[in-house]
Amino acid sequence: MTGTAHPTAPRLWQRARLHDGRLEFTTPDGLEQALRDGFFHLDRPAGLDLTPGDRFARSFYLPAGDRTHHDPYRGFRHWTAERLGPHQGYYCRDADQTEQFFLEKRWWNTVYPPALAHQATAMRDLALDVLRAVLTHLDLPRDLWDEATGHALTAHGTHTLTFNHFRPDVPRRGLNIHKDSGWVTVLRSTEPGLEAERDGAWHPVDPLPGTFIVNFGCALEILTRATATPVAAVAHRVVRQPPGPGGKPDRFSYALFVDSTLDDSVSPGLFRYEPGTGLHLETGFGRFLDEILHNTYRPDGTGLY
Ligand SMILES: O=C(O)CCC(=O)C(=O)O
Ligand SMILES: [Fe+2]
Repeated sequence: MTGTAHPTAPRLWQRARLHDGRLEFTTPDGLEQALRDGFFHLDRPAGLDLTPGDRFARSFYLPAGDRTHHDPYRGFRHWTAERLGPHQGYYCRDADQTEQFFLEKRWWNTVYPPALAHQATAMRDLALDVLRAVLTHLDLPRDLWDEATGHALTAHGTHTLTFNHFRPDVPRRGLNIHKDSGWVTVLRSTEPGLEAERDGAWHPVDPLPGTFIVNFGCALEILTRATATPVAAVAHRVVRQPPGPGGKPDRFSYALFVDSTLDDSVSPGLFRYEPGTGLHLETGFGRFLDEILHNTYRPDGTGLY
């Protein structure tokens, strides 16, 4: 060996499929590795049609057509937080390349085209199946699941489908370093650019055809930190997207986020579980979410906690 620095080989991440409500990984220690990495690739279920989401991701920011050329997937900039409530609707970020569209499930049938509302529901059902399958493997009694997860598995949960359009003509970060706030995220992307932090270094997480990327978020990390089965929330970012050669479409992604309820009368917030003494409240969830979102999109700082 000469000691010359070799470019490190790309890391291989874990891959699983859901079968009868269980996660089946392609390697024997896949689950343990995925809990340490904070994410894994998940085979897309047959029959889950991504056409509406992919179309919305490429269109929501474009001006609406006129009466004769109406396209129901365009013209969404006027759906703003003033109309829809906190953290909802169209956002154009100043310090990042992203313009985004956030929508919680109570609005899906009103705002999204019907085929997209259908896809959002299918992605939410998949995300809840993944969360249930992960909880099965944790050091956490089943009778505490609902309380421990801020009722995320029920209709009280905050279930949001968010779109990212990366504007290549904006010379900024792609998407700042952050951890997703909640339990699990089911992410659709088709282009490289995502990077995950592991062992103090940034590693590419390139999309694998036929799969979603599932991220574990802060709520799961906080809950399990003191247990025999700690789960990492992955710190991740998207690198700046250069203007492509003529005709190359812009990078897009979209993600279904499963978060705790925001209703204080249903749950006071995020808990840590300690075997022996049970659940201990760590923080209210509304304030935690406000801070992580605020810090993610600031010009300086990061969306970590
Ligand atoms: O665009 C990506 O690949 C990641 C997006 C992301 O991290 C997010 O929306 O939270
Ligand atoms: Fe994220």
